[in-house]
Amino acid sequence: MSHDPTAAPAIDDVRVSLGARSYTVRVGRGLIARAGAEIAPLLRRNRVCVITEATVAELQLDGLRTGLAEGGVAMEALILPAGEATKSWRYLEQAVEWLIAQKVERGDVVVALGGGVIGDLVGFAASILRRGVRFVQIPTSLLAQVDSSVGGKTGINSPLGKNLIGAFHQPSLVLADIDALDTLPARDFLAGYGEVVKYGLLGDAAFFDWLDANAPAMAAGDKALRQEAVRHSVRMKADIVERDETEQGDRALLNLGHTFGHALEAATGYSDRLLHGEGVAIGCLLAFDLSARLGLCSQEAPERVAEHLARMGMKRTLSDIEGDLPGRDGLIALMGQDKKVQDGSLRFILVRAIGDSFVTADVPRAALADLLDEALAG
Ligand SMILES: O=C(O)C(=O)C[C@@H](O)[C@H](O)[C@H](O)COP(=O)(O)O
Repeated sequence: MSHDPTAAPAIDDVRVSLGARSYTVRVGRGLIARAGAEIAPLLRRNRVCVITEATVAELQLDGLRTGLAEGGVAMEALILPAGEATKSWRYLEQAVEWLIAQKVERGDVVVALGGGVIGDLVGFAASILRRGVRFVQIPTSLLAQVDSSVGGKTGINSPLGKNLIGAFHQPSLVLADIDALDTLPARDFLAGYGEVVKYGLLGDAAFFDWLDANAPAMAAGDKALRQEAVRHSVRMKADIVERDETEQGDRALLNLGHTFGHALEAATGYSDRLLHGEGVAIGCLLAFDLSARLGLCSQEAPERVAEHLARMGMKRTLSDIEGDLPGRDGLIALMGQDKKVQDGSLRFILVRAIGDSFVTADVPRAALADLLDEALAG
């Protein structure tokens, strides 16, 4: 078969099958440039309201406007500040009031253009506006493409904990444009990679091996590898979400590393000291260390994870976080706000091996305390 070098690269479609709430995640290059053609079939009238943040607006908003216009779709845009602090009551109110002022109707579609902060905030705004309007996710960060844009968890943070206010509200379409990753600073790419490697760690040892071999080239910019990593991650997430949309059971596995990670994000004030994906990577390694400490997995497993994170140049220990952290009891208190807490007991995602995770409440406090004491001592 002859190969046409000018042909557009293929788009991978991952279907998330949830009955009436099913949708497609399109993964590939050039999706923002043809957003109008992609979104138009969802519209009753040829207009969308886009919410984004300042950094992404500078890089992607003109391209989206042109891409929408080429498909005959007009847009209005609201630009919020960049950063995790935007996932708050204040900006939720601003977003919802702006959508109301724009006279967004129940039949309209709202577009979230940005990373996880924007996707979570806008999805939540869409879920409560007129008791629910449809929304499209256009994730521009690696983290949002592989994780937060898929599965319908939307929400904002409380000063007492991460994502404590929110709703399950599935998007109607996700456009994961691999070209958008070109503009990501290296730190943000690696933070997003924390969520990619999580999939291998929680349920797919072969994917972890593939990442071990290919992730350095992927981080260096190989687009085919990036597309394959995003496609595979989204497929894994879709499989879990299809089994357990509202986290009554298996979906909690996607929370590997998050019990620790969310506590660390709260401890660092949701600031630039620690990005979400960095907290997840550190949290995954702590979960592996705890599992080894409890005799659930071999000591080689956390060692292999630590080596991989180190080779990728990622933060992996508490000493990689700048500034002071609360002590062990402070961190355990922050973990007490985790949404997996049941009957007052913390529940953790632990592992039997790389690619074999499970949910348990059976973690003696002394083991947790020893782990954190050691981790805090560096
Ligand atoms: O989609 C899920 O389910 C996840 O747990 C994925 C996580 O990576 C993501 O960060 C999620 O937003 C965390 O959810 P939370 O319920 O622990 O706030």
